[in-house]
This record gives sequence, structure tokens and C-alpha cells, in this order.
Amino acid sequence: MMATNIIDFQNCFIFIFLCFFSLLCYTLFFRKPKDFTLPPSPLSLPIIGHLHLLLSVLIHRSLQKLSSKYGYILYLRIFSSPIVLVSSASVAYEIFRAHDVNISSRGFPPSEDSLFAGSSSFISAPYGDYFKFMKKVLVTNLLGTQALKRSRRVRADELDRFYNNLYEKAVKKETVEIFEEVLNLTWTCCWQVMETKMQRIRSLGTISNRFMWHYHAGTNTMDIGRDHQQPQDTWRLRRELDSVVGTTRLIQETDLPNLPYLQAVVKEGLRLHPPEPIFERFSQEGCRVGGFYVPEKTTIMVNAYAVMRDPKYWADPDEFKPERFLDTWQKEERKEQALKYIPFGRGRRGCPGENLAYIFIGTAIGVMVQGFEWKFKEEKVNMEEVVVGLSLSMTHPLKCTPVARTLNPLILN
Ligand code: HEM
Repeated sequence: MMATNIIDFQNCFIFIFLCFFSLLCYTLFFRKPKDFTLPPSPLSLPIIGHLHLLLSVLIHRSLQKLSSKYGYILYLRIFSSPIVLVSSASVAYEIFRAHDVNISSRGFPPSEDSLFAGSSSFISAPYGDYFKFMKKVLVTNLLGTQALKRSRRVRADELDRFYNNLYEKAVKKETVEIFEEVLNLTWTCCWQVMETKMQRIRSLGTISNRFMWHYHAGTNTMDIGRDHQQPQDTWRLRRELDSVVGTTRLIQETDLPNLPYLQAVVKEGLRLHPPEPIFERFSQEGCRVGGFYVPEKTTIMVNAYAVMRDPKYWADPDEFKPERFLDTWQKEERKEQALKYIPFGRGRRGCPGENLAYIFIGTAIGVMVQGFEWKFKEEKVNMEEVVVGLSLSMTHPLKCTPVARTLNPLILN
């Protein structure tokens, strides 16, 4: 009896030993240790962390310099809040392809006094049912393809008014501040459409703040007309407009698909001068990006300005070369597994106003180049930038005088 008990005890002991031994072997040889290595981090100061690095007027540029020195994914800290800074097309590809849902909130404080129009605002809403509902309302009523078709007449009328206004100034030989003119165009269009819609959908009111801010951003971008001081670009653009649209009628937004060079010029302008050079997301859960660990509840700052000038993916990144968008750049992007063109962000929280923005910018530049020659006071336009609010603008607003190329085509019609 005693002998049997001893054998049972021995068997039990061997069994337990084997279990522990196998567990040890599994942990040592098979299970990969979880790697919590954070992205590289520049030297930080006590208490404030990296705050001093973010206090620059042109923050997108100083962060671009920082990333080229320390790495294209960086870990920063402001007081105790962690930030991961993304500055390369390949890292952007990874976060938007593999972690889009995880980073589809912005992490703004959920208070009525929040900087971005309160807790019920579309922009500050976390990714969830409310956000999805609002996005559907927004796309169906304002920004989707069908909604944009319905509001086409409003934009066409405003474009005629825009042209007439410039024509009058040309006749009087008056100087025009481009930004102001284009801002007027977008504001009036925006209000005309929003007023009608808002009477029907009261909840859209909360989105209006973002609209205002973005229309502002969009109109800044339109200053890219300045890039046409390069005569060969203007000449090519005008030739395209003359052959597709002619000189007896004004460009319409339905002409845009037939104007590839104009589209390329707009894209190149947005690449070099993205109105929203940096945008923010927030990680709900920890995830791995670029070989590093991004902890949960971390703000992710995407420096679109740096991504779109990433020398690894763009030849002559600082040059204005619209032709690059005529080629197979989208195919290249897929092949290289990179997201190199992100002026409107990407993924579920990407800009819903992208199509409208392309229409506004394309038609406004179209009218300015089709209808007028532009006389600049200075030989060289001052391209210095300044961040106003959250959007990028020209430090010295562009002023020039229009000279009508043809008799007013609206009168001819
Ligand atoms: C040139 C013009 C514009 C640019 C460059 C631009 C850029 C952007 C960017 C970078 C974002 C953040 C995207 C992300 O996090 O991935 C954004 C978001 C947004 N944009 Fe725009 N935008 C423009 C015009 C517009 C217009 C015309 C509208 C509406 C009429 C608009 C409405 C919005 C809204 C509502 C959001 C927030 C989306 C969300 O949180 O889910 N934008 N935009």
C-alpha cells in the first residue's frame, strides 16, 4: 500500500515536472517575447517633455527636420501625453492599411467647450455609431457624388459671378488679391448649399465649424495659381483649356475629367502646399508600426507635408512638376506599398470634402487661366508660408492684375 502511494507521488511529481519543463521550453524557444520597443525619441526636457519642439510657427517644417534627423517614426511626449509622429510614406501606408479602425478617432476631449465645436461635433466624435450616422447624412446630403450633382447649378452660377468680377477688374486695370476673390467664391457657394440643406437637417449645424475652417484651407490652396509664374506650365495649361473648352464658353466642372493637366497642376499644388499639413489621430489599442510599438491612447500626428516631400518616394520633392501626376504614380504607390499623396488624409476619417475641393480648386484655376493673363508686380513671387489657425497660407498674399484674354465668353453666349 505504502509502495503504491510512493509510486503515485513519483508519477505525479514527474508529470508536474514535465509540465513545467515544456512550458519553459515553449517560452524560451517558441514564443516570441512581446517587443514593446517604442519608436526613437529625441532628447526631452524634464516635465514638459518635447513641448519645446512643437512650439514653432511652421511646425510641419520643424517636425520634418526632426524626422530626417531621428527617424520617420518618432515617439514624443508633451507633459505626460504620448505622441507618435509619422513622417514617411511607408509608415503612413502601414498605419492606414493595417490599423485604420484602431486609429479612426481623434482623441479630442468630449466636452461641449472643446476647441472643435463641442462633443456633438462630427470632427471630435469618436469612431462609432454616431460618427457613422453623421457621415452618412453628410455624404448623402452634401458631399457625395449625387449630392454634388444636385448642387452643380449653384456652383456654376457662382463661377460665372467669379469670372465677371475678375473681368470687371481687368477692364478697370485693378489689382486683385487672389486669396480674397477665391475665398468669396467658396464662401458664397458653401452658404448657398448649406442654407438650403441646414433648414432640413438641423444636426448638420455641428459640422459647420469644420466646413468653415476647411473652406478657408481650400481657398488658401487655390493660391497655387501662383505656381503658374513658370511660363511653360501656364502655356501648357492654357493650351489644354483652349483645345478642350475653347474660348467661347467658360470652363464648367463637367470639363474637369477631360483636363488631365489641370488636374495634375491642382494635385501638385496640394502636394507642395497642403492646407492641412499635419493631422491627428488617436490609437484605441496598442499596435505595431514600422517595427515599433505604439501604445494605446497615443496621439498619432501625421505630417502630410513631410510625407509628400519624402525624398525616398518623390523625385525632386521640392520642385513644382505637375507631370508626375500624369504618369503612373498611383500604380507606383501600390507597388511601393507607400501612401505618398495624402493632402486629404486617408481611411475612414479621411476628408469627406475631397471631391468638392477638387471641383472648387480646378474650376477656379481653370477660370483664372482660361480667361486672363496675370501681371505680377514682382519678378519672383514670395512663397513664404504661415500657419493661420490650423491651415497653411501665404505670408504675403498674392496680388496681381488680370488682363482679359478674350471678350467675355459669358457675354458672347
Ligand atoms: C483643399 C481643401 C481641403 C483639404 C486639403 C482638406 C484636408 C483635410 C484633412 C487632411 C483632413 C483630416 C483627414 C484625416 O484625418 O485623415 C480633413 C478632414 C475633414 N474635412 Fe477636409 N479638406 C479640404 C476641404 C474640405 C471641404 C471642402 C470640406 C467640406 C465641405 C471638408 C470637410 C472635412 C471634414 C468634415 C473633415 C473631418 C472628417 C472626420 O473627422 O471624419 N474638407 N480634411
